[in-house]
Amino acid sequence: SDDKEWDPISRFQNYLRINTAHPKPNYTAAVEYLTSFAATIPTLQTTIFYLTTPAKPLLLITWPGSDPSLPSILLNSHLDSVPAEPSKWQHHPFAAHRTGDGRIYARGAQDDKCIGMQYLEAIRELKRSSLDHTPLRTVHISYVPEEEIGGFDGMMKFVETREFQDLNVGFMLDEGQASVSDEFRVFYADRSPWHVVIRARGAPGHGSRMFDGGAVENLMKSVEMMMKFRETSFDLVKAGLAANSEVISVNPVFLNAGIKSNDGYVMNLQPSEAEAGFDIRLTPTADPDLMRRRIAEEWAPAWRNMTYEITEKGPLRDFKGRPLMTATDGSNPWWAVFNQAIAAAGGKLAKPEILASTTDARFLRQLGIPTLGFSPMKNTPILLHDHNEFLQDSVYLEGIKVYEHVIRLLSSFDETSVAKHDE
Ligand code: MET
Ligand SMILES: [Zn+2]
Ligand SMILES: [Zn+2]
Repeated sequence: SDDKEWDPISRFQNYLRINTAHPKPNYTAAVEYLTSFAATIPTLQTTIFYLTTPAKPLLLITWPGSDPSLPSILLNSHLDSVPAEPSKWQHHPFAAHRTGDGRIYARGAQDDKCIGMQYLEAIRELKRSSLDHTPLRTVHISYVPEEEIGGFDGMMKFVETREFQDLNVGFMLDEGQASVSDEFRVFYADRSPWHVVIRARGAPGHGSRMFDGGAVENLMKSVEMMMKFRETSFDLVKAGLAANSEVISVNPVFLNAGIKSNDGYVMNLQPSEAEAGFDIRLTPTADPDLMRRRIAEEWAPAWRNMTYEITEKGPLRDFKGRPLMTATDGSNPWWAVFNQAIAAAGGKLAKPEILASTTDARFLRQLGIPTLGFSPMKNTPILLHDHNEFLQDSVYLEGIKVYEHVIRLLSSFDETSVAKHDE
């Protein structure tokens, strides 16, 4: 009927127009939209899980394989996105406006509604093409809520369910990040976030008085040390000795002090409390105990009248105590298959990296399931969580082609026969 429904770009734009930004993500509309698109593709099955409340659904779409006894493939994306400030965008973040030169502007265009739709478009193409691919392994696509706020009511809970275990996932693909070069990027690990708030108390007093141990002074001493630590990390990056994602990052996100009255801060009163919040990202091999000691002893010492709160957003080690990293060598047969698929798609792959940010992949790596982060966006500026996030239409369409190869090869991978050939 409506021609627009049959155009992958329009379908992508319509998904982007569903506002799933925090703090009020409309998950229900997104799940309805994806479910109705999946229903147009023969043999796809959909299941909705309510892990916490009806307002936070998790959608699973399944393409059954011919040998259900083999471990399955899971393609993951999250439904939610971070907030956007419309007044600071050139185009409204939920209008999904496409410019004359093909840029599609929207919150979620890169992170990560692109891959969520591309998975489905690729499967649709695989089923339409003359090859009429039938997967050997079952392919699952998961659309999870709450990733941007830690995944606790999303993927973290899902992997704990019986239903997840029954999926028998052998390999997962999750989101990656855009590449500014001609090579696709792939990620074998994430950094892990800690949200750290430090609070200082101190003697209050008249704004005119100089004295030791005021709350803001106490806080600033800590902030200086933390910024010094940040500089040490960043200097390594600037000197080209480490990638951004290979060092521990410490970034201030809020500072709070002062007593307010009706017309602003009371200026002649030094406050008795002050606080600061930091986004800290630990590399997969960082020592968390060392970090905890540093915070307790140097950055928020009780003797300087300070307290702190560390919110660890997820695991740092798997159940065998190992860092959460997926092998990118011969020990991981999926790595070779993934490489073959990128080559078959005519793509080049950059050296595998640690992701600077964090994804739900950590919950699968914690279970020992090999997981790669991958979003097929090359020659694209990295705009996740930024104003004016956009994706070029041609890049989006090429990504569908890439996933056709990736899904075809992963789902037909017959590990036992490969092992036999190797003997
Ligand atoms: C707070 S868990 C991580 C959420 C988000 N993906 C980030 O990297 O910031
Ligand atoms: Zn994301
Ligand atoms: Zn994000």
